[in-house]
Amino acid sequence: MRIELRDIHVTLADRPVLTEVGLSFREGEQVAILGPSGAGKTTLLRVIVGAVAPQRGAVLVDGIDPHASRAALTMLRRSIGCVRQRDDLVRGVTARTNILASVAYQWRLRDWGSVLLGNVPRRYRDRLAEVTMRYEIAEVLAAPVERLSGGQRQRVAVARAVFGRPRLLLADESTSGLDPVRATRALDDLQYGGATLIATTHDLRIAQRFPRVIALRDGAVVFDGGFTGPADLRRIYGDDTGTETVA
Ligand SMILES: Nc1ncnc2c1ncn2[C@@H]1O[C@H](COP(=O)(O)OP(=O)(O)OP(=O)(O)O)[C@@H](O)[C@H]1O
Repeated sequence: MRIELRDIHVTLADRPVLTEVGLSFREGEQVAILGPSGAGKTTLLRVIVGAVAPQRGAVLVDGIDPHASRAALTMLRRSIGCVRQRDDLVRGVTARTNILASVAYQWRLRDWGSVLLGNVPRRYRDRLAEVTMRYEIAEVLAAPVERLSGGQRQRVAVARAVFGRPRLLLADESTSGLDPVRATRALDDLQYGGATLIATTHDLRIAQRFPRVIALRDGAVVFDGGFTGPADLRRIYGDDTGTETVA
């Protein structure tokens, strides 16, 4: 999915949160967003997904303004998968139902019945088998998500985000709290599949695995390019260098 952000300004509770943000993302591009806490990373994702409307500027996702109408927003969101730091899986239902529910907008009446009875509608069986294998979640599919470990929940959250083959994946600190091996694995899972991927992170090892890194500071873009390592840090974090990052 192509994304154009032109001269975006966002003010929340009378405070400027994003200022003059102009960025474009190509179809299939994979980009990490770095920056100190409060820099505006999550807000940037929320602007793209149509959850925060900028006071100034233009947002175009595949040529469509997500803020133009409810219909435009609904259509775009069907092509977008999201993974958040604290997963928002629905407690009390199984991992399988959580994954299937990501495409509930496509369900027919009999699909609702089938899922409510704990079955998998026939037309989703192959895809479910595919993501189950890819994300190694076979043993947890039938379990209510509150019984899963953090790493298992993370894998289910990624499987849910990719299940409907979204063309855009937005990952908000989706690897924080995972051990390095699991974080790398979760990132591989997100990068696999060719969707445009925009991932916020505080972890430099994660950022270094992206060909393009954008850094925000106080709501403005202060870095956009290939990340080479510690030399770029001061520009991104200023005097905060090292306080929140993993060297
Ligand atoms: N709904 C809101 N109302 C008022 N202020 C908000 C709101 N959402 C975010 N902010 C403020 O906007 C600023 C940027 O927040 P944002 O969550 O985008 O930062 P971030 O870079 O993602 O931070 P972190 O790395 O800690 O998640 C912060 O100062 C935050 O307090």
